Amino acid sequence: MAAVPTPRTAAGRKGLDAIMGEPRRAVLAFDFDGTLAPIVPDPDDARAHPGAVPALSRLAPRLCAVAVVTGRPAEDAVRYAGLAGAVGLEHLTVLGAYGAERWDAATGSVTAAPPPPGVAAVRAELPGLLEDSGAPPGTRIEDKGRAVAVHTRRTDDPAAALTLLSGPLHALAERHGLLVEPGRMVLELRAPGADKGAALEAYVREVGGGAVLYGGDDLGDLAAFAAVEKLRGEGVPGLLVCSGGGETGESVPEIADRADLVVDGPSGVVRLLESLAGSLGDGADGPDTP
Ligand SMILES: O=P(O)(O)OC[C@H]1O[C@H](O[C@H]2O[C@H](CO)[C@@H](O)[C@H](O)[C@H]2O)[C@H](O)[C@@H](O)[C@@H]1O
Repeated sequence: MAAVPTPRTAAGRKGLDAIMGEPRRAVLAFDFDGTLAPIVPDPDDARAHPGAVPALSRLAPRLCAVAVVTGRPAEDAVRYAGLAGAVGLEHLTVLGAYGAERWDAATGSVTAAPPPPGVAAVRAELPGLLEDSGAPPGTRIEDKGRAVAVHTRRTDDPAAALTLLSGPLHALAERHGLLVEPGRMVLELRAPGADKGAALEAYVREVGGGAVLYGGDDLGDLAAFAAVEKLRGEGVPGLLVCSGGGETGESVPEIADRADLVVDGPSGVVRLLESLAGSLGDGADGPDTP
């Protein structure tokens, strides 16, 4: 059994000690794309790493709660990760669309905030705007229902395409009361009022978590990192995990620099989960059994 890696910060070591010491008080939450799922060229092709759900299934019965916190629509994350009906994950929650949507395994249903105004207008104007802006071949629109994203990963120069489109997309978002959420080779136009930090903080409080681990890879996860830091300030130990590099070789420095522990992409996240599951034990003879 692989040893659980040691966080590089004192706060992270305290967070990990709290999780290992009292797992039934611990909340583990993870981003989806780039963290539980490898980054792939087409967003529709994203799937959880084959080891991710089995590892979460082993861990979850030992914990207070497990959640996925994602910019994806909640239903997409459930489908792409294969979460519905997963053994051991009967109480898992997916906080989707940056917290505007929620899926609970216990009910199998989604609750969602009202659809944001402005998205329909952006959806209608976007193809013309991309053409007028000289968007290169390979630029892709992802319709997320309550948001619209523009991906450049499949263009010849994804970073240059993002730079080219950034100004026009910001102007379009502003005209319709939306914000631009930047990510890995993507700019998403979505409604303000939700973020992963508020979603995670509310969830930890709701389930009465006494320690928290959050794993993420992208700028949208910074708000969740800030929520863990806020909870730490209130005496709830926390561990911040960056899913870095990995299969794409990409790392988001803002996340890597702020994390207590950097692992090697979704494969590294799975190895971390497996080491935690191995250390906590799978059965009634585990370390936290009275
Ligand atoms: O919050 P997340 O679960 O990490 O979702 C963030 C965005 O992820 C997706 O885009 C990213 O993954 C794609 C598939 O691997 C990749 O092609 C793209 O370059 C990445 O930016 C998703 O398409 C977005 O809608 C999510 O908001």
